[in-house]
Amino acid sequence: MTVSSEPIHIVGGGLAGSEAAWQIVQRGVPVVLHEMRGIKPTNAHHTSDFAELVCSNSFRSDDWQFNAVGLLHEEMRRGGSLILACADKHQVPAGGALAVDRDGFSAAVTEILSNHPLITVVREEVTTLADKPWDNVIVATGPLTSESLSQFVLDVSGEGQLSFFDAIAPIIHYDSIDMSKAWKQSRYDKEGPGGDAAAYINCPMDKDQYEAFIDALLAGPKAEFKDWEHVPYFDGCLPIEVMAERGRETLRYGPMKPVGLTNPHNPTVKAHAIIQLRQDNALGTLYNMVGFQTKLKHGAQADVFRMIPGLENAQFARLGGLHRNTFIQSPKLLDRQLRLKALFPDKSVRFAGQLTGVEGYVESAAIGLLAGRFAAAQALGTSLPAPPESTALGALINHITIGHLEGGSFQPMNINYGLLPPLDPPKVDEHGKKIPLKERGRAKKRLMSLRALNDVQEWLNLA
Ligand SMILES: Cc1cc2nc3c(=O)[nH]c(=O)nc-3n(C[C@H](O)[C@H](O)[C@H](O)COP(=O)(O)OP(=O)(O)OC[C@H]3O[C@@H](n4cnc5c(N)ncnc54)[C@H](O)[C@@H]3O)c2cc1C
Repeated sequence: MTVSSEPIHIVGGGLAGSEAAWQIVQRGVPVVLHEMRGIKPTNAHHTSDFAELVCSNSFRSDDWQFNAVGLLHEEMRRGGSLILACADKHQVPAGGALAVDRDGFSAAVTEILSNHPLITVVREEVTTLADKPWDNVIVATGPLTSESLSQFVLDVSGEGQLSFFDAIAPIIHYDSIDMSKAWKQSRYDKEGPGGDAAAYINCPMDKDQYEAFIDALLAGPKAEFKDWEHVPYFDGCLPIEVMAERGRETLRYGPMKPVGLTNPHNPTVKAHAIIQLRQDNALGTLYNMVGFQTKLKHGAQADVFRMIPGLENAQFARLGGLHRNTFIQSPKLLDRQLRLKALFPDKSVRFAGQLTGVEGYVESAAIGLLAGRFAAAQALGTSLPAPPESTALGALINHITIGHLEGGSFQPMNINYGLLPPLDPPKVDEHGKKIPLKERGRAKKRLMSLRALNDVQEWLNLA
């Protein structure tokens, strides 16, 4: 491979684009950063600063030992992340979370990138890559990618549509489901393509439980859409509350229908309603609630869904929601270097940020860090493998490239421990002291975090 002295072009100066630019120039490779704000606004940003936080000012938990996003923070800090460095510098008190003064944070990112001798900032809307002679590009235009560029991506990817609208159902950690109440079985014991006739987890409800659940669903606070998020509902992905509003029995004839299933814990009693959960990742550590897309506010979701027998102690890897989004079908379209397969090897067009199907500020910046390092390695004539799947960074790449189930629908997700290969919960601590049963789940997270930090260091030493 030849060493290129050409700059790497980055389209979009958000969380991902800013981090990618920083990682590239740290390796001595020049960058041209194209950002349309200043010329053309989006519906959510208010400034023309780089890395503007469009909503909350929180980067969520900063606890690397017991929280997956805290672990991702730590891995990124060790990788010299600009986003984390500016967040640390502009931190505001927020308990165990890393929250920032949003203006100070974005101003700091903007100042550093704008004044860097290897970075040229161009304020423009990039509408296509077809007429550009660039051979090393990162597209990091986010959930609000401008329409003309979306159209270009549609054209080159050959996909029928970019997913502009999320209707997402909650995802639950398998090991928090009470299998003494739930059971595995497919409806009518129908075998799937892999020959598995017990692909779903089923949670039964009696009549009283169902009625109480419907009451809670109807009474729960719902998120309101902003005007620009106005989207029509399609009957195939109606929020469950909207279905419940159409009639108290609607859910029993829809996603909660109790037919073709027998509860082995209570075989002679027919359930009044049944909630099904479907395996969500290849590791089998996460399950999604089938047909349970919802616009219940996040705080209310845990309370309402824990009314379901078997889910009383459910831990949610992702809560449900409905919002406008733009993301590509990364598992089909990208390789593990985050390159668009359709254009490679003529051009290296990488994608980064929320557009790849990760969710959240930190995750978007993390994919920017990876795309930046991959692109820089290419420009320098070297190669860099993806980080190991045991790290939070590697788990994110896995999620967007190979980690989902064949044929399943690919949906954006925050980082969580369910995306990392599991470990058995430890029975004793490092001093040989027995760990009480109820603390073993926490101890397992710490072990997974320690493993991740060890493995990420080995990977960081490569670049
Ligand atoms: C309304 C809303 C609220 C959100 N709230 C949160 C939250 O509270 N917490 C959280 O963790 N995540 C939140 N997210 C999700 C997500 O984490 C953020 O959107 C995050 O900013 C994504 O980072 P990004 O770099 O992929 O995209 P962005 O940060 O949006 O950056 C993309 C950049 O590309 C630019 N751009 C777009 N098209 C073009 C073009 N054609 N040419 C040149 N430039 C272009 C945009 O102006 C923008 O600066 C929210 C998303 C939305 C839409």
